[in-house]
Amino acid sequence: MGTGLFITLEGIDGAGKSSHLESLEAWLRGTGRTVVRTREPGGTPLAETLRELVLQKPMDALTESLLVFAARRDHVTQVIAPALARGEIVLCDRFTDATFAYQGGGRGFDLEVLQTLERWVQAQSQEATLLQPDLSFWFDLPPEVAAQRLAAARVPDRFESQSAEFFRRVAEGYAARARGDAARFERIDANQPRDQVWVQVESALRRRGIGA
Ligand SMILES: Nc1ncnc2c1ncn2[C@@H]1O[C@H](COP(=O)(O)OP(=O)(O)OP(=O)(O)O)[C@@H](O)[C@H]1O
Ligand SMILES: Cc1cn([C@H]2C[C@H](O)[C@@H](COP(=O)(O)O)O2)c(=O)[nH]c1=O
Repeated sequence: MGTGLFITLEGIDGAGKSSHLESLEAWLRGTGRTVVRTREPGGTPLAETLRELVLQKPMDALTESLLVFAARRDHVTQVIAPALARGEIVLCDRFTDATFAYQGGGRGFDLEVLQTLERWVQAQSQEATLLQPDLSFWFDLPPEVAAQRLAAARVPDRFESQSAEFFRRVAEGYAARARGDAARFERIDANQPRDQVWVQVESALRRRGIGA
């Protein structure tokens, strides 16, 4: 792998990730780096097709997990790894933390199976290491506030229409991932006005020497 930088945005539905993606992309481009902005599930034609299925069709938790990891495999091999090898910044709306939070936390699916799939999909050739983000922003917002924001915003998909209890489990899934890899995560208090949320994102970037 080259000297690229892999940045992900995570959080429950409605936490405000997408609202900050554009500013974040522009800020990173302003540092003179090439930025590949992408998302999961998705990011390639095949993965976008799988995304439609995952977001719209009823299925059990194992099927859901296999589909998001299948989409991820295509995304990693076609887009993420090549961009990082070219030394670019990959800015991705969700990655594997979302699988542990939604399928593991929300659906209650077996975390050991998810870890196995993670190893299969993110193993880097001839290396023992797994491809992981360098930096993950976790937009942390109480589920009831996220639900209010979403109710005013759009027609819900399969995940967005889940119960408050489901999103509490997803949020706990994110908290567990953040505890397990504290150096990678930046927790953002998303229960703030947009400009205050952005201030937290920008100061985390500067603190980590990105764009300094
Ligand atoms: N800080 C904020 N204060 C109030 N409303 C906000 C804030 N940030 C975003 N919103 C609004 O909340 C809604 C959800 O935001 P957004 O789509 O960015 O969330 P998201 O995390 O990307 O959700 P999803 O993962 O479901 O796509 C939008 O209507 C957006 O305008
Ligand atoms: C990567 C990933 C995503 N999900 C869920 C989380 C969201 O509800 C949707 C994606 O929608 P967004 O508006 O683009 O955030 O998919 C999931 O359940 N598992 C995953 O691995």
